[in-house]
Amino acid sequence: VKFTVGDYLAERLAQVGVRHHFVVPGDYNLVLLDKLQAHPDLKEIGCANELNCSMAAEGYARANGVSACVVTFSVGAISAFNGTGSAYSENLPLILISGGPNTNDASQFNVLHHTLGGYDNTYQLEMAKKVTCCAVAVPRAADAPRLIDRAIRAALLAKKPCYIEIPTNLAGAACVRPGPISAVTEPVASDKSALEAAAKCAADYLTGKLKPVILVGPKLRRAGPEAEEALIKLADALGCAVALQPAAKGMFPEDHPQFVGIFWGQVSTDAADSIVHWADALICVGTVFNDYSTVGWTAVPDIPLMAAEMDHVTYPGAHFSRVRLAEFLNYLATTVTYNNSTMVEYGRLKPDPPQIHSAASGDQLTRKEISRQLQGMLDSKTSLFVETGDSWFNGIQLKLPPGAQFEIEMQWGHIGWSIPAAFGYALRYPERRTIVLIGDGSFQVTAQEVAQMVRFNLPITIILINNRGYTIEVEIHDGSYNKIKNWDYALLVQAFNGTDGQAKGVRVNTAGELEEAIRAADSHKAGPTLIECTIHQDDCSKELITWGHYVAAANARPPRP
Ligand SMILES: C/C(NCc1cnc(C)nc1N)=C(/S)[C@H](O)COP(=O)(O)OP(=O)(O)O
Ligand SMILES: [Mg+2]
Repeated sequence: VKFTVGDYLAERLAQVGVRHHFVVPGDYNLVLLDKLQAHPDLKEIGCANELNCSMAAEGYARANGVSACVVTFSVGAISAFNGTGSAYSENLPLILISGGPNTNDASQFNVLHHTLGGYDNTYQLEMAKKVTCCAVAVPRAADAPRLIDRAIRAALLAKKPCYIEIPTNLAGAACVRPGPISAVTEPVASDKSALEAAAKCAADYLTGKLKPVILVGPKLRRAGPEAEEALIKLADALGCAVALQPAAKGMFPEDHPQFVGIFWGQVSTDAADSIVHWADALICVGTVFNDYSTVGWTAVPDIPLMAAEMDHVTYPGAHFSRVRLAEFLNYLATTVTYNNSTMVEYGRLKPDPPQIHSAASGDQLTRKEISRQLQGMLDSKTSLFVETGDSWFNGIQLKLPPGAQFEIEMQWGHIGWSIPAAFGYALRYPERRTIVLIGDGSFQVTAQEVAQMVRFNLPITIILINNRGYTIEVEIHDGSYNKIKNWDYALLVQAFNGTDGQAKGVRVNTAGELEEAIRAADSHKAGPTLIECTIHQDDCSKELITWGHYVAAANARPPRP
């Protein structure tokens, strides 16, 4: 049997660890889909549309480390660019693959369907270059091995998406078999002298400092599980307080004695805000200081920082390239001097845990009561997805038990991300209990993918907070545009069952009804459960109101003269 370009791509995807590839078919990619489907290690996962397909691949990459999304030219890929943008901003190697025009058409000036209707169909590759770390279009079968290997390697090393365009008449064209996969996957080790110099610089940075704190950001996890383990080693060696940025929640154990809370300016948790502002040395690990994580630039640390990134380390007045994060943190753990002064201070500052009262069974449901009951659902097997909206603030306030996972998309912040992303994630981790906390507005963007949860019998629990509109936007800047048409969400998911599905949908208005619905969801394993929680439209977290005020102020800064 002829070995083809499509077979080459399938083999490479399987060799780098892809086991499910997310697809929407189109006549530019059908032969390619046949080749991928034929690979024994790849399972084809159809999605309802290319936005959801790319977001499902984004969520899969969070669990699997790498993912593949296969779409048709132009009408498919341009929607998939959105989930690809999410993967870019969230540092995930999503491999975006698009079918493309027949290689004879360009020179014959043929106008093709699905395109903009001109003769130049290179626009998609040009667009892809902007949302990936490497974008290639295969011109001839002979070029396929070089270009496919280059794009996949670039994505794996940079933890960014890549783009591979396969013309519709090349997917089935004869191609050589791939060489050793190590040529694609071999990581780049730290430069030894840069590593030692960076560690020496750390010692200088910490010398004379009385109150060091470690601040963890979302890029820690993207540097691999070995980086998360190395961070714990460094924390244990230093003995100092460890605070997390909101998008890093779950990347350091919250039951660790040195965990002091989520540092998020005025909406921080525990004693994180006061400890970070009390510090005289800040070891930033994979941090992202954007307008949302700094509460509209009101929570930017005001001391010189040491910043350890995925492949470089910076200090006031120094920069060291090619220093890999895990190796750096492990090395530092062997050289730092123990200094737990910030933990002594934390002992003084630690606030009493908030008194959370359970509502009476018949009480109208409130955001607080939902959070209290959601807290009770979390355990070592839980993976909680929190969607853009007040769900961010409700999720951040929860305590993660050991082993519980937390997923958030705070850099890209695309409402609706959590439904397809949780679907992709749960395919990779069927043994975990995936829960989604999402608002009504977000749910309306990508609701179709609940049907895939039904199709693959995934017992995902969706807690939908129906507060009748775009409340986060109301708090930032209100207007008629923040109102939306209400749906019967509980009924909708039952419509996804068709004749053979096992989705359950229920609307709850009181604390007692929510308890009942959660109990039922706990034992419903044959498919997803959506629990629509109706709360008052002004029932939002005080943190959202504070945060929204400062973000609105940041948006409103007048143009520089
Ligand atoms: C419209 C928008 N953001 C703007 C926006 C618009 N379009 C996309 C794709 N992503 C976005 N974040 C946001 S956060 C809504 O308040 C979400 O509403 P909902 O899901 O209902 O949550 P809350 O009620 O808690 O706010
Ligand atoms: Mg809402």
